[in-house]
Amino acid sequence: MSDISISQLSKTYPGATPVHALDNIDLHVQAGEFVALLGPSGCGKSTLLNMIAGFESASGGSLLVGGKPVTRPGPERGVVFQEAALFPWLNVWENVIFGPKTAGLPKAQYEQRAKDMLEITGLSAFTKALPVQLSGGMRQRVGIARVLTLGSQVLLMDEPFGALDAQTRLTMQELLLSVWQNLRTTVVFVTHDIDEAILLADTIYVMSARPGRIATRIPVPIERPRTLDLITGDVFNELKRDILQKMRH
Ligand SMILES: Nc1ncnc2c1ncn2[C@@H]1O[C@H](COP(=O)(O)OP(=O)(O)OP(=O)(O)O)[C@@H](O)[C@H]1O
Repeated sequence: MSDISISQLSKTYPGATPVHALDNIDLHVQAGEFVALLGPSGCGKSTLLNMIAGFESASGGSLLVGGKPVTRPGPERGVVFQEAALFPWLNVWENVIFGPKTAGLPKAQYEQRAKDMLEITGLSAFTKALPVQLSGGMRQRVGIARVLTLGSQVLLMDEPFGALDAQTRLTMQELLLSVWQNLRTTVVFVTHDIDEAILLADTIYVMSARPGRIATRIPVPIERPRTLDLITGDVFNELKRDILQKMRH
């Protein structure tokens, strides 16, 4: 398990009109912690996630994962986007083992792990299905199973349930809670949705825009294991009111 240590990180996208997307970000995510990045559109949530993933480089500051500077993408940092980018011509099993197989890892090891991850994501009966035969929620499950099979130390999720209908979204949140409860991977989860952030995270970082900054850090004082029932509870509502107020300022 890896921690993430970010100090004075900034990002300006170059161009005719440069965009100062992130300014002086300080953030420490402990190994095994579940962190949500919450904020309005354009505040730099995806930029920050993409920098941790190694897709974008920093304009200043430092970014360490497991004590090492991030210079490029790597299998120890698995990314799940809003749409799982599955290979349409490969079935679920082939999609899930594609990464470790291509990397030349020992077959016995990744096949067992793939089986386990398909089991905990509820996909064991669908290993032969092609992506086109699956619902959006199931395709996202494949995306999650694939990253977990890689054995990533850090899971980076950019609005992974943003394109799903409300009911499927709740099911997926429950699934992620139970998967995380088992594996305790370090997670950075980007969302617009306050309910989702409270339900899932240990700590919420609210970001503000232009340039993107961490406006406030909010620990979530709700015990685990968590279930969807807590969405209607008093502690939840109080915290939600508090976050809404902070976001308005
Ligand atoms: N490749 C890029 N080139 C130039 N500007 C960019 C690029 N990517 C993002 N931006 C700009 O950087 C700022 C932050 O964008 P980013 O996508 O990180 O925000 P976000 O909080 O994830 O937004 P959303 O919630 O809408 O996805 C925005 O002003 C955006 O237009």
